[in-house]
Amino acid sequence: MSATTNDVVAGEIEAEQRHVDRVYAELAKAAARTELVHAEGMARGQTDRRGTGDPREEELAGLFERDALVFSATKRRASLETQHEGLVFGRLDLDHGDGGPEGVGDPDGGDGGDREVRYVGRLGVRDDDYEPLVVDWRAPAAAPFYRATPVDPQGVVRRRVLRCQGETVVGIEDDLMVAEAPEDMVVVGDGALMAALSRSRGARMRDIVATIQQHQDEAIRAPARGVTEITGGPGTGKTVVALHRAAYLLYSDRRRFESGGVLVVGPSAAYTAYIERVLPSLGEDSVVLRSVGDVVAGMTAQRLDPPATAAVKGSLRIRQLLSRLSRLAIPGSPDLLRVFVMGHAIRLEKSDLDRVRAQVLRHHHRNSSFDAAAQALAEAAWAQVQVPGEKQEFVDRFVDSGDVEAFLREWWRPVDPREMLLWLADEALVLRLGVLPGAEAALLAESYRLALREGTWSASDVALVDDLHARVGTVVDLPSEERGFYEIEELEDASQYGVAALRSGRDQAPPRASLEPDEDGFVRAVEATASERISHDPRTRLLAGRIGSVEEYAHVLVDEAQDLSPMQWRMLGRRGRWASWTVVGDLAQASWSDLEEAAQAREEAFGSSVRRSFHMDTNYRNAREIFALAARMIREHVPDADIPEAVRETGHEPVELSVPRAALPEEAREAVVALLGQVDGSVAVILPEAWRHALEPLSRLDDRVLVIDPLSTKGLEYDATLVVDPDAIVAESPGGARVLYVALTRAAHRLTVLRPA
Ligand SMILES: Nc1ncnc2c1ncn2[C@@H]1O[C@H](COP(=O)(O)OP(=O)(O)OP(=O)(O)O)[C@@H](O)[C@H]1O
Repeated sequence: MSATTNDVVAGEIEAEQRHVDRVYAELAKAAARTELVHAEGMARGQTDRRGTGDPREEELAGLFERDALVFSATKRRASLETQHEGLVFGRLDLDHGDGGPEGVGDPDGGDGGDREVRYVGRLGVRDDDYEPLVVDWRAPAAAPFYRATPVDPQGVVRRRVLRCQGETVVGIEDDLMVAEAPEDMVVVGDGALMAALSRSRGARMRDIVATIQQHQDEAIRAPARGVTEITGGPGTGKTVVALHRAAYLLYSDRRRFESGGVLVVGPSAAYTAYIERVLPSLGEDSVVLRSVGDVVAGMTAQRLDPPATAAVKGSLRIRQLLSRLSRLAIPGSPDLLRVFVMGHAIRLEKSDLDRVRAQVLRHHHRNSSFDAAAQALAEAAWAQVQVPGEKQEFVDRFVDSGDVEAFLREWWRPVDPREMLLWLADEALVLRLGVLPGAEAALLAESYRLALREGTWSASDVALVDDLHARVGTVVDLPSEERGFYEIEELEDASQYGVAALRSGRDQAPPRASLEPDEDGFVRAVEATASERISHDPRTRLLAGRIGSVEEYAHVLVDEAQDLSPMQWRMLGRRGRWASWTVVGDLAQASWSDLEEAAQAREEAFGSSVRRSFHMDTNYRNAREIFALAARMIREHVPDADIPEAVRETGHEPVELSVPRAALPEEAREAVVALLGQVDGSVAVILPEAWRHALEPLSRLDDRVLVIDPLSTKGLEYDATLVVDPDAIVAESPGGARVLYVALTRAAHRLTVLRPA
């Protein structure tokens, strides 16, 4: 092996820089060409259908256009993302000859028939002669970069990772795939993986495109069809692998997945914020990221229910309650109809009306059955008349009667599923539905009284609204010419409707895009005035916007899948009826209590499609010393937990302290100050609810400090963590020790555990 003096390394970097410069120059040309076809560029993206990493002739124009578009997008983001790893990040020195690696090593590409230098990057780029300057990391031609090992080198002699800042190569790390490097080949560094793992964690997850490991690559490139399950313990790269898989699927079948849509669902808004840069940094902007409380368009959950309430709302038992709820008469609607039609006095009592309602709802969605309800009412009225030969005329006159229409507009008005859910604030009504025993009915009713006080939904409510929506249908406006003075009455009771409903007397429903929540979580109706947008009335906030029809996707990726309740699985199932799935989870980190019921609901969502699974067993996040502590704890409580092997040692054991309860806040402050001195990046204080008030001020110590509850840390990571009062975390959490396990496995470099004595 050649000596790697500074000069030698500098020489290698210089040579790599020359190639990187060529790539950027080529891209600048392509970007200029692309200006002309900007609008249609992405649609033309067709790459590599032959499995060689090369595009077909007729696809080349599309390739350039797409790549240049992606490039400009990537560049834009690069200015935001200071840790952006660069467009060209890898190089393979290959020898295709039978005679072994001799002769390979010409850094400019080699000229022997058996030798090849291949660069790997975020995009595929070719020169004017269509010669590849860089291969897209997702192309089959790039696979050896991830798959080659010393045992199975796949023709690779040396794999090199280039570390770039912007357009400048600042470092190289090599892995040798043969026992000995050829004479003239330089091998530099200790390997890119360890260098990447030792770095400080930022506020956002980074892509790992330069250091994807072989077993991860297998999951990333698995066929799209069916259900791909990725399991493994904490920090094994499940999330990051799944995200790269989404990028791979878009590359391998762009037409299908871009037009059909890819949905990524994670546990919380903090999680989606944490991962939101990964796909854009890989050049993919078209994936929809949603937290599980945000899956239903038009509704945003802002809190979690207490565990006992979440258990009631998440279990499939609630479906029977929702079914009965969806068939109730609208509270406060008229329960007597008295009209004169063709001289006949008609009187329909509550029991008649209930019968008609039940009959209509047997065959129709409530919100699309106004006409059916009118007809059924007419039939019920006719039963009181029965004059031979008059039926058709009677029914027509009845339906056209202004009094009947006035009645129907109240008795059969469209009902927003969210409004229906709020009916459950009435405990007596919950009990009348006859599904839940007293204590659970009380919990449920209290939760909706809280919603009405605060104007916020919980994450479990979203799945219930989705279920009700499937039962009652979308609220549709009647044509405006049919509107009379009745909606003026409705307007008087403004709090019954969201912004869009309030406006519906004047406009058709606003276009869907205009119903997306804005950055404040409010839904903006077309031309909405400031006073309409920002409501101080909790009920109006709860009902703002409108629940539209279900959006379906071609691929659904679910992270932290072990935490989904059965009702949440049903909600996702509606969005993925024809989809392929990637499902990521670790049962040892579950916070949902009835795992069996959840497993059944999840099977139903997947249907009978083909399954394949990948297991990750290396922990890339936690220093070995930190993970040893977490693993000891979880083994005690969950003996069959899936325990990975942590690969990185720091020499720093976690600090475990027992302190008098009264001294805990001061000790916590000292611990945070110490951690701030030990790491460059984030420090999280993970605590149970009981300590929140006392320790909240710690977040003011430094911008890098965050005070957070254990459940909200799901899927996230920090440079250092202070875990406060682990016993209380176990006691308060639905998943008990499993949630403590999550908390103990969030730190990459340093961990302190503080127990009140
Ligand atoms: N091949 C890799 N190269 C560099 N970093 C990696 C690699 N694989 C994983 N990592 C890093 O390891 C950390 C953990 O990854 P990730 O969050 O995807 O794990 P996880 O299995 O989803 O964890 P958890 O179940 O605890 O949420 C991340 O910082 C990720 O970037």
